[in-house]
Amino acid sequence: MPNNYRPFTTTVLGTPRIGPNRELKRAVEGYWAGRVAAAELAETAAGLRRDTWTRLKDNGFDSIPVNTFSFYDQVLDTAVMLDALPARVAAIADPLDRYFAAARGNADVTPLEMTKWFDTNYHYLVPEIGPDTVFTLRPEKILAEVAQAHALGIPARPVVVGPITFLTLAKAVDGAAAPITRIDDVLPAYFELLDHLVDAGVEWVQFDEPSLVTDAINGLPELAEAVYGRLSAVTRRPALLVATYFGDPGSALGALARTGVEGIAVDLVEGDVAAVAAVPELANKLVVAGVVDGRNIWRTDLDHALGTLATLLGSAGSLAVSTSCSTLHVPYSLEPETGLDDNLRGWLAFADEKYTEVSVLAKALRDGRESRAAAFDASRAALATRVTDPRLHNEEVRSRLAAITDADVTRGEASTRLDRQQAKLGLPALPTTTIGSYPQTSAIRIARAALRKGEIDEAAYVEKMRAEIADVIALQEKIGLDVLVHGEPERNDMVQYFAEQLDGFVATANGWVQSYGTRCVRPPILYGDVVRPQAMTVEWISYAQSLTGKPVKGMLTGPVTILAWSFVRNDQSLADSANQIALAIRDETVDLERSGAAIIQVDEPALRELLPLRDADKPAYLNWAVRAFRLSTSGVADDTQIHTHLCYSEFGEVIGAIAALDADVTSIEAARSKMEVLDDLNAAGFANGVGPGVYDIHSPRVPCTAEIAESLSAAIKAIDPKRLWVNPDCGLKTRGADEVVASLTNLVEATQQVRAGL
Ligand SMILES: Nc1nc2c(c(=O)[nH]1)N[C@@H](CNc1ccc(C(=O)N[C@@H](CCC(=O)N[C@@H](CCC(=O)N[C@@H](CCC(=O)O)C(=O)O)C(=O)O)C(=O)O)cc1)CN2
Ligand code: MET
Ligand SMILES: [Zn+2]
Repeated sequence: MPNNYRPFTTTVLGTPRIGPNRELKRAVEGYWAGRVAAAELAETAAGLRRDTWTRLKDNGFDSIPVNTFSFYDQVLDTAVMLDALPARVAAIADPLDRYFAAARGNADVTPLEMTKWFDTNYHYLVPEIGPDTVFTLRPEKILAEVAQAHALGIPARPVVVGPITFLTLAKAVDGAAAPITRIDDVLPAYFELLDHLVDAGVEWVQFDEPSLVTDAINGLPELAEAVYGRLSAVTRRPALLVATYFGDPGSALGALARTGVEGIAVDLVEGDVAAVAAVPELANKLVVAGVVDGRNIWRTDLDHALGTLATLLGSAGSLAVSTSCSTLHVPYSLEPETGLDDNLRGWLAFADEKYTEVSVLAKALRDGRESRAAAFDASRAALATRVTDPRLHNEEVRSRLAAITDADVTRGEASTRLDRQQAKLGLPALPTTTIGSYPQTSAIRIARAALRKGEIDEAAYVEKMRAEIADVIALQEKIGLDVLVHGEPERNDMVQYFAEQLDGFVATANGWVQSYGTRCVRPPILYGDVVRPQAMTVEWISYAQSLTGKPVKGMLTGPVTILAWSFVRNDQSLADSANQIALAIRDETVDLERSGAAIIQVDEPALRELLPLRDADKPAYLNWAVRAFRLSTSGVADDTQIHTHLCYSEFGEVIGAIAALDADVTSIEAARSKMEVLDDLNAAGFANGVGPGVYDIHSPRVPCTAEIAESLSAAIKAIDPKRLWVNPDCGLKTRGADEVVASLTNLVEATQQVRAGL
């Protein structure tokens, strides 16, 4: 039992860390390039932490998360804390260089795998647990951040990924048993950490356990009770806060409450307050009530949130106001967003605005709503305009959707389609292609920034992008690829680009959110009904096609991915929003077809990402997601070839849905999983074209011809070569030009070798 702790009232579970103007991105990338020294990087990091903590303190927060800063990823940080990095990086002497090698690889070392953090667009690095992995506490980072915070007078609450979540997210390597079987081996390191934190003067520590809102493994509630029973039995320790978020912990909540932990954080945006109020064991706990949405950008309905808090007053021992999860997933501040109209601006809250909301709610809980009447009035007035704003209700779109029938989501018989398409396209066996983007060079980005600042005009910009397209077409012809792409130079991002052209979306000026490492995205905001005022891609694709006799793929992003990578309105179902986007994409495919495109790719890399965390909710999601994709792709004739592309995930659970998309050709990430996905596709009865990625594009490594030929030979064993395509794992936008030329040259050469043996 901790001998001395006080409950707190006002907090947040975590914060963004990339910097309000992406300072950390620039510093880390500068360090990698040798432009920034380690000491300068450390100074930038310390400054960002100090600014974040100070802001929270100024908002009256009486418990402030620390150790939520990271140079790359908090799961990787936890692996470092447990000394559980793979042996292949162990020889790298400098700790920072070792860390970055584990994160992104180098010429000699492949990095850890990267995958999605629950149902978000944030990616974490997957810890590898082998039979010989030994866990040893390395508390240096966490203690250093605590010391920095204490020196600044910050009431620091260190945050770590808890043992259950760490192990359920890790993967077994080299024949090891499932990582979760190592729980008894990992706990001593956590025990030792608790002891260090007492020495450091820490009052509360937060263990993040979002795995408790999933069905990742059987028996999670029982495991939680056993593990936190043991952790809370440690005699010398700070008070323990276990944070569940991204959903409802279900019976894990009661299980945690039966242990000796002092606090439990619950997500009351995703979860159900009545279920929390019904747990009697919470009567002696601090309940950290996540009533302000940590991962979406809508302004909080303060009346509703205060009502939720009031529901808990009778059942919780004490109550703190918080966000539902870390604000890592939202931009820093609305302040730079000067281009928004007043209505829209009034509906939004980014991280800074959320801190104000948390603080207002905590004070209203203490002193009564009247004590903060102005804030409540402002919230009410702003949200009232959402009900009446005509942009949220477009009758034309709504009646069009209401009239959709099964015929609108169904194409002709697949094998007939493929025959007609082949008659039109006349492709060789094992057609070679790429996924869409070519390197987004800094020249391209600088041109776009110059257009934005008015330094060049639209015509000059279009000229530059056309020159890029011409280069990319010429390059592909030279390398000898069969199906070409235009390279996507004109796109800042595969989702934002479309959102900027669709009514119902608004893009932000500076709303950067970390996607992985130093890579950021600016998720657009889907606030209204979606309308496509005009064709979005046809001119670029037609131009590219005019330069070559080979087919150029039309290139679109699918409705599920546009939805997944946007901040989405919360006043209607996701399915309704997906279908509205699907209609816009459908109209675009029809326009592309009319302009002469024979192949159109509709990317759905986020299909897996929105999969609900609870098994019971999965079938309904997959049903509407597949239907939205099919709505977007069923408007074209049978001899137009529809491709789709999927990446960044474990496909096992969605393999049936991938087959149900009924794309003519599916390119799918496969290199890192050694083509295993092909057997799964066969088992799901998938009989259309498939392009398993033959090399990993997330690493600067150039694959040699023999290696690609080997991947292809493996693929041919699983798939009839008549259906097989050859392509990389994903788009090439993050790669350098030289790597791309070398890799694709080898890809074409390997294909020629394998074709000769058919
Ligand atoms: N939304 C989304 N989510 C996704 C993916 C994706 O492609 N999009 N892919 C996966 C994640 N992979 C990703 C891969 C790359 C980047 C990426 O490269 N991001 C870029 C920003 C891309 C962008 O928006 N670029 C803009 C703005 C570029 C910019 O920073 N411009 C400078 C000025 C130009 C310069 O000096 O370079 C500025 O505004 O200050 C553009 O090209 O116009 C970055 O972090 O650097 C992000 C995610 C899964 N989730
Ligand atoms: C994250 S999937 C990327 C697909 C897109 N067409 C590209 O090549 O960049
Ligand atoms: Zn991809």
